[in-house]
Amino acid sequence: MKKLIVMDHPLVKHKMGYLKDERTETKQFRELVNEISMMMAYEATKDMMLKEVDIKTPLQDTVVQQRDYKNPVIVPILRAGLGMVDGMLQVIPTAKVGHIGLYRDEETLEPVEYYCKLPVDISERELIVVDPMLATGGSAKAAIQFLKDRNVSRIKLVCILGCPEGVEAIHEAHPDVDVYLAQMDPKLNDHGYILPGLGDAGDRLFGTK
Ligand SMILES: O=P(O)(O)OC[C@H]1O[C@H](OP(=O)(O)OP(=O)(O)O)[C@H](O)[C@@H]1O
Ligand SMILES: O=c1cc[nH]c(=O)[nH]1
Ligand SMILES: [Mg+2]
Repeated sequence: MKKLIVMDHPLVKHKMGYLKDERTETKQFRELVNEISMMMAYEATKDMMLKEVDIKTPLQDTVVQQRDYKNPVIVPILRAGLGMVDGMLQVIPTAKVGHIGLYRDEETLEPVEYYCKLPVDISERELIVVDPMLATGGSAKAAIQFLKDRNVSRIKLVCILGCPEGVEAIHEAHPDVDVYLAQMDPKLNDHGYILPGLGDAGDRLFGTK
């Protein structure tokens, strides 16, 4: 319960340095988000359940291990979460993808929902919610509640950059959800932006500012 995993890999730290640098342009920013997401998918699937299966190699019978449950579902929180989907799919290519559209109201910082499309049998699968930023935690908290209201019980949250306030908000509201971060920054500013941070992840991914 209340699990936080912050990645401790030199390649992730190296890539985070470039991701945060204001000189990094859209193309490279996207590539970095993709690469970091691949590494996070590897970390977030380490506890995946396996079952033993009998097969024949060209030489003899043997027992191999295969995944025990239905394919997981990757759930990006639009827009910025979209940037993490391809990297996750490179590691879990058979995963399904469900979308939740939320944006953070700039005045109130409260999440506003505008889109949702999920696999029909979502309650039978493990869900990996992805969003590059965990700031106040309001967006991820709302997305997770939205999924729990649809009878989903196995949820992980995978964000690239987080801060203590965001982690605390998720741990308090959803203690059963393991939180994975590539990196933790020290704090939020008065406008709910992570410091030092990387700015607005959606704008940097899509070149909208
Ligand atoms: O933890 P919070 O305080 O809720 O902030 C984090 C949210 O803010 C960003 O999305 P944004 O609202 O900018 O929407 P966008 O992805 O469309 O840019 C980010 O991608 C998260 O979803
Ligand atoms: O620092 C932040 C906080 C919320 N959303 C972002 O994109 N960046
Ligand atoms: Mg944004």
